[in-house]
Amino acid sequence: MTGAPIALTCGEPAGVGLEIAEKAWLALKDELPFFLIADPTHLPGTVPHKLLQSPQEAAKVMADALPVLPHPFAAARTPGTALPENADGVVDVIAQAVDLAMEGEASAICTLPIHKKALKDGAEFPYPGHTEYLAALGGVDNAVMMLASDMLRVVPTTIHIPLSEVPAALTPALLEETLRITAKGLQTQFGIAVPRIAVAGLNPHAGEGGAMGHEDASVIAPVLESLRREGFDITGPLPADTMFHAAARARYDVAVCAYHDQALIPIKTLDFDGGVNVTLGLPFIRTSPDHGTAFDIAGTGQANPSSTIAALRMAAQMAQSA
Ligand SMILES: NC(=O)C1=CN([C@@H]2O[C@H](COP(=O)(O)OP(=O)(O)OC[C@H]3O[C@@H](n4cnc5c(N)ncnc54)[C@H](O)[C@@H]3O)[C@@H](O)[C@H]2O)C=CC1
Ligand SMILES: NCC(=O)COP(=O)(O)O
Repeated sequence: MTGAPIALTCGEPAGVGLEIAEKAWLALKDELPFFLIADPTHLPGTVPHKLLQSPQEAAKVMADALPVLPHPFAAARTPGTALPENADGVVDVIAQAVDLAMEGEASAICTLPIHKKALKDGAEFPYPGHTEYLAALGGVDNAVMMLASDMLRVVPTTIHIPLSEVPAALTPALLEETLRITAKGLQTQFGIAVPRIAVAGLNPHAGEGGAMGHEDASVIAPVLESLRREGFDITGPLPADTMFHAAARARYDVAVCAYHDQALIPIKTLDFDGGVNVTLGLPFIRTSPDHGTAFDIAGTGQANPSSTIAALRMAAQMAQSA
């Protein structure tokens, strides 16, 4: 095991994240070094853990115990119920991981799920999710959310906004920037020299020539045309309902979609256990499992760690090729 370890943030302690961190350690202890940033008193204790003074100690601890960089929280862990007192701790742990990644003490960050509303209520967290917070911490205007698995990669152009706001938010500038960041991310972080990008339309049947909406022709198509002239390999706007079956998926490396559910429903349906959320356009590597806090099963030991294991492996792979 070589190189700096990956920083795994605890996320919402009332969710399944800490249970999954322990299971991920069991699966990966002989494969890749990572350390969990968390309040040690929150740990379920299904595996041994060892407290670190600094991330460099993670590699030598890894084989015998889950390495934990302690970050005290205000209150205890209450599985299934987020406590507002712990919201600041959740936010601070993410910032700490980013600092470590920016300083080279962590090779990447992998984030366990946060509960967005709990952070809004408890810490007045002004961001809709990690993606936007990490962009701010990384000093970039925009970061792109991509969910990736062996079966499919998807990017939602607009992310956590109400559906009613999507048409106005889907501007040519946002779409163009999303496509540029996506193409660059696939080139530099996934080794795809000329990524084949399929772009979904916004409306049914991609607007059907204006019979079912105008944005496909008036907003999306001109951006694609202009990027094609620059040499981008882009198809679309495509009817979203027919672009995710197996034969269609074989024709592209990534599907860029208009809104959250258009992108995330297909990948979570195809590969909920293997999907990884990766943020493109940041000055550090960030991955995450594709699922949320799963309060309904928190504390029961039922949480499946596969997506987090895949996210840690993807982060390690990206760090190795960086
Ligand atoms: N990266 C992040 O921080 C993410 C955070 N969230 C947040 O999580 C919270 C809950 O979101 P939901 O929509 O309920 O989605 P969810 O993914 O937490 O749960 C949806 C369903 O999947 C199940 N599930 C989720 N992860 C599982 C696992 N590892 N093993 C077995 N079953 C699992 C749950 O038990 C539940 O039935 C929200 O606040 C949401 O914003 C959601 C997605 C990603
Ligand atoms: N639905 C995906 C999701 O909520 C992940 O968001 P983020 O916290 O990674 O920005």
